[in-house]
Amino acid sequence: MVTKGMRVGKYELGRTLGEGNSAKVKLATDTVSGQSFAVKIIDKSRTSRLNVPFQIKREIRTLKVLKHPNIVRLHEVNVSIVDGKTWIVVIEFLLW
Ligand SMILES: Nc1ncnc2c1ncn2[C@@H]1O[C@H](COP(=O)(O)OP(=O)(O)OP(=O)(O)O)[C@@H](O)[C@H]1O
Repeated sequence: MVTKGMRVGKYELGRTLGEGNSAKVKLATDTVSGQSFAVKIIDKSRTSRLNVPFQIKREIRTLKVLKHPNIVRLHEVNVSIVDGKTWIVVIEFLLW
């Protein structure tokens, strides 16, 4: 389970920013640079039912090519980190 205050690699997880069908999005601080990011946490057990791996790959592919001030930038993709059933995708944190 992913909880507040938990360290995932160089990221320290903070509060939950939002939740979608396939992912929970948490605020995270890069403990090396001090920068804030949104970290998308994907539960593998929720993904197999919905063919989400395909959707995630498509989202990553799309975010990699899109560069626009109104679209969040993909910062890093980091998979299979927590307890073998959670995937993590780190995307640039957007304030709104
Ligand atoms: N970069 C971000 N910065 C701040 N909050 C974000 C960011 N990305 C997502 N969120 C929050 O998390 C919520 C869920 O994100 P998102 O809709 O991308 O999840 P998802 O599960 O991948 O989507 P879907 O429901 O379409 O499958 C958003 O509605 C928003 O509140």
